[in-house]
Amino acid sequence: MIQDRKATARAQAFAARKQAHAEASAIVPSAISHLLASIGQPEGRIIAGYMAMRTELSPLPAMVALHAAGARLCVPIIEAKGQPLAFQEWTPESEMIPGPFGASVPARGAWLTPDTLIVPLVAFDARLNRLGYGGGFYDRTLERLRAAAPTRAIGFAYAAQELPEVPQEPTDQPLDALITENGPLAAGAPRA
Ligand SMILES: Nc1nc2c(c(=O)[nH]1)N(C=O)[C@@H](CNc1ccc(C(=O)N[C@@H](CCC(=O)O)C(=O)O)cc1)CN2
Ligand SMILES: Nc1ncnc2c1ncn2[C@@H]1O[C@H](COP(=O)(O)OP(=O)(O)OP(=O)(O)O)[C@@H](O)[C@H]1O
Repeated sequence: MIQDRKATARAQAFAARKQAHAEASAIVPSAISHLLASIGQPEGRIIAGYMAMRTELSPLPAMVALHAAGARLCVPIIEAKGQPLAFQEWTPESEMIPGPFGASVPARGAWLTPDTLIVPLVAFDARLNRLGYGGGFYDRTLERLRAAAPTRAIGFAYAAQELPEVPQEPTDQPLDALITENGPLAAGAPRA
């Protein structure tokens, strides 16, 4: 069934991400500059980043640059299983404490609604489908944000995390863009 196919896809992409992460020092600067180019003018925007966990590609240098350029930054907070994520304001000076799921979270900070999200993932495909850890958190979050206002979701990953096809179900929310160390994924490619 779909959950088994997702689990297989997840295991495959995890191994590839681990390998890429071990070789990351050459990859990260170009991934960060492509990410900043994709986000565009930061001033007045509310941008969700994330605190990298496990072997995720870290957007932290981009978050620091976006903050310096006038954006407000926030990071995801799990409020409960089966619920959308909340987002708490982050600055480079924020005191961080361990969160319940391995990523650190700000000790305090305003609750924000992002217009742009840098989205972590385990695997992606050429159709901008994403696979996360299986909580459905970003799917629920993007569904809610997109219902209320235009929201841009930018996946951020090592190129090695691409799979030929990520198994999809109706609740999966696609990305608007996917950035790797090689730049944006297939800009303008058909999504049918
Ligand atoms: N850096 C980062 N922060 C993030 C996310 C993320 O993907 N990356 N999230 C994006 O959602 C949320 C954290 N989500 C998570 C969801 C599940 C597991 C996890 O360890 N799951 C277990 C299986 C749990 C179960 O099904 O019982 C596992 O994978 O072993 C970790 C984080 C919020 N913060
Ligand atoms: N909007 C939603 N409403 C109800 N269930 C949902 C919704 N979005 C996702 N789900 C359910 O959540 C479960 C996990 O989803 P999925 O495996 O796609 O998570 P993921 O994308 O890997 O994780 P994440 O988004 O947390 O990184 C699935 O059973 C899915 O059907």
